[in-house]
Amino acid sequence: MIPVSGCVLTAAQMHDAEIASGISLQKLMDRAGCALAEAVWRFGSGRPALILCGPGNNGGDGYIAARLLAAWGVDVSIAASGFPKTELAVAARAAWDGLVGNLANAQSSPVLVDALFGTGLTRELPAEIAKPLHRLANAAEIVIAADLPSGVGTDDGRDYGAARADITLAFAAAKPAHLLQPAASLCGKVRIAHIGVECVANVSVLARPHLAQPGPTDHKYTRGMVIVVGGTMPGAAALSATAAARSGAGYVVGIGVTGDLPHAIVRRDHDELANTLDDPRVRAVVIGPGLGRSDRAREMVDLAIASPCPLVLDGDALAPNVVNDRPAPTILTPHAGEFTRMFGDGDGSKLDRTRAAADHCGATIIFKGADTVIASPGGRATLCPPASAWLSTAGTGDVLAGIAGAMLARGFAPHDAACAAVWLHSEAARLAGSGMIADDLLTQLPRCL
Ligand SMILES: NC(=O)C1=CN([C@@H]2O[C@H](COP(=O)(O)OP(=O)(O)OC[C@H]3O[C@@H](n4cnc5c(N)ncnc54)[C@H](OP(=O)(O)O)[C@@H]3O)[C@@H](O)[C@H]2O)[C@@H](O)CC1
Ligand SMILES: [K+]
Repeated sequence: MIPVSGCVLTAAQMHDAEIASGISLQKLMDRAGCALAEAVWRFGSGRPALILCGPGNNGGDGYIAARLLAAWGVDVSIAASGFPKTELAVAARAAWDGLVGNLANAQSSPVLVDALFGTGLTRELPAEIAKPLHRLANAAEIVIAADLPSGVGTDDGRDYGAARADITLAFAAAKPAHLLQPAASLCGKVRIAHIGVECVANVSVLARPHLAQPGPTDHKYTRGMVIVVGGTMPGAAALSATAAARSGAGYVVGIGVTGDLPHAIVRRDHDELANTLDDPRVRAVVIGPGLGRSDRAREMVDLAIASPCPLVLDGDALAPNVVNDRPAPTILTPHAGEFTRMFGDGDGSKLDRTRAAADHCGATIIFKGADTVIASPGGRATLCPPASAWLSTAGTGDVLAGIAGAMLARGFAPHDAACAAVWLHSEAARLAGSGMIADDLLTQLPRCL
């Protein structure tokens, strides 16, 4: 059992991977049931457990876990929503020699195991299931979900009436629902149980980046020169510039950035932007934080886009059709409002929308939020486990843009740069703790490198 990591598979991809594994479904269900029993043993600390079993293979996992837990001496009972409908679940229920109660009048227990529905859920939970599920979950001390909390959309993270779990044990691989809101919040802590199915996908969970330390031959330019362009709100660009410097850029130039800045950051005027962009040593440009929407601001955005420099576009620089297959590495960092302004409401999940937008504009997109999604043209995407909720404060987006600039400047490809930036940002927030403000991220960033 490991923290959420690795590939992210849709329900259909998971099904294909099960078949491709060449391992019998019976064996896979035995392994899933065993992993579930171990989780209940570990997190439930031997307290009495009630296992809710549904009609499909998710329910089958529940019956198998119940049999093992009973053999290990746990006081375990089962309540089912109906008879099993799959061959495997029928066999798993037949192997359970205890009683099977009715979900509607099940008695609560300190440990509740939710094995009603997993990847096979297709619609809203009916009231006759949702009502007892919520009643029993509210009365339990701990709720452990098998694969997914019953009542979330596996692929889009929609809430179809699920009860909140404290622990969700995902079998074989994470699914989008473990990382997309609102489902992610209903999962509690997500753990993966590897059951021997090899998973390959172009969507994965954000991982700690490999950030090499500077070597003996490095100097300020090899470590990366970043330009940050300021505007009407100088504090925002100051946060970006300082974040770029604190996340390892060798040389940071603030163009039109005024106010409190570390002495290490070089200041130049706005009218030096064009000349500076011609400097072949520039490895990344960050424009947008606190820029404003004046004509002059727009001209500067156009200059930056027309340059051959790797580019991070944030805040005021984000507009519909602002970039279109720009040849140099490009990262856009919209929050939900900016994303909708740029790409419309769109259909599908946040993952689908971000991937479509990345394909549309030919750039890497960090679609920020409580379930940040990073996507690049061609379908590669990364889903991010929830970061500190204290990040929802002014200026944190400016810091992220600056870190992304530093990651491009150190030579990462755009998708890797975006992932590294989001990871550093969330790690700095974790270290900054409760009540943090954007400036605190700057203090913590060096500890994350
Ligand atoms: N990953 C792996 O390698 C392995 C995965 N395994 C496990 O298999 C699980 C997937 O199993 P699954 O495909 O049988 O689907 P599952 O979620 O049990 O439910 C389907 C049933 O629910 C019904 N139904 C759907 N929605 C409903 C609703 N709202 N309200 C009421 N009913 C609803 C649906 O009925 P229908 O839509 O056909 O009317 C059907 O009868 C997976 O999550 C994991 O736990 C392991 O066992 C083996 C290795
Ligand atoms: K479940």
